[in-house]
Amino acid sequence: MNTLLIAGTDTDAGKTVVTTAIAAYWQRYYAQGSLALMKPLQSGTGDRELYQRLFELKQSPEEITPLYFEAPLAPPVAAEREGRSVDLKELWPVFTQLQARFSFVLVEGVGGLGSPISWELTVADLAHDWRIPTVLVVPVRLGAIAAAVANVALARQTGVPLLGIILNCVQPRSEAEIADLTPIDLIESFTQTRVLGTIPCLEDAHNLDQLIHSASNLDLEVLLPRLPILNH
Ligand SMILES: Nc1ncnc2c1ncn2[C@@H]1O[C@H](COP(=O)(O)OP(=O)(O)OP(=O)(O)O)[C@@H](O)[C@H]1O
Ligand SMILES: C[C@H](N)[C@H](N)CCCCCC(=O)O
Ligand SMILES: [Mg+2]
Repeated sequence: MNTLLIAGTDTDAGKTVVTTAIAAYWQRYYAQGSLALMKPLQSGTGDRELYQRLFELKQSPEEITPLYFEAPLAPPVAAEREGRSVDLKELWPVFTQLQARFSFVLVEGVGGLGSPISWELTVADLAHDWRIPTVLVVPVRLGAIAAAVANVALARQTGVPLLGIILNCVQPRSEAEIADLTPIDLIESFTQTRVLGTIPCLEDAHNLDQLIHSASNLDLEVLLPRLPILNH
């Protein structure tokens, strides 16, 4: 496996934080330049621009984000605003070329697993069609349990290869609050899916050292391709 999809229960779940945390960890401990980041569809500025600021990626902007729309809306709606339509056929060749060129391709989803990427398909359909091992980012807040249960149910119904759940602390909270809002045993038993770790609330979510440190809270054996660590 050299590909991982970072999906979420919703927009603002923390997919970019998790993506950049895993990417920063990889860049620190594995061969530089062997990583590709992809946000197949982006609506509104933010994610591609942050990837380019944090990492020296060996990819053109179109290889990071083949389908880019200005309006911060669901992609088919954003595309329509520009008099365009979403041509999903553009994505697959870019994705497969990245897989061939790089040791690890991290793909960030759009919105939640159920968010539309066209008038017909959702992010979950993309994960299934591309057979991408997927993790689900669940923000730590009241309602997280229901969000996890609903998104895992969709993943199962669609045939998404789901590796596990990552809890993401989007605001400062004590350990006790985190345990109350996102009880791991309960989430695992309702979803029959492993929780692979919790990303703490970061003081600066754009700081590489903090991102690397946060990634070490995750079960990286499950998330990263099995390649030798180069930098100690
Ligand atoms: N663990 C965290 N610590 C601090 N801030 C966080 C954390 N997780 C998320 N945030 C902040 O919350 C906001 C939303 O997070 P993020 O951009 O990662 O969401 P997303 O799921 O990628 O959203 P989108 O659907 O737009 O791609 C950002 O401002 C981010 O910096
Ligand atoms: C603008 C936002 N940050 C994302 N780029 C797009 C999220 C689309 C979500 C659509 C939905 O599920 O209702
Ligand atoms: Mg994002």
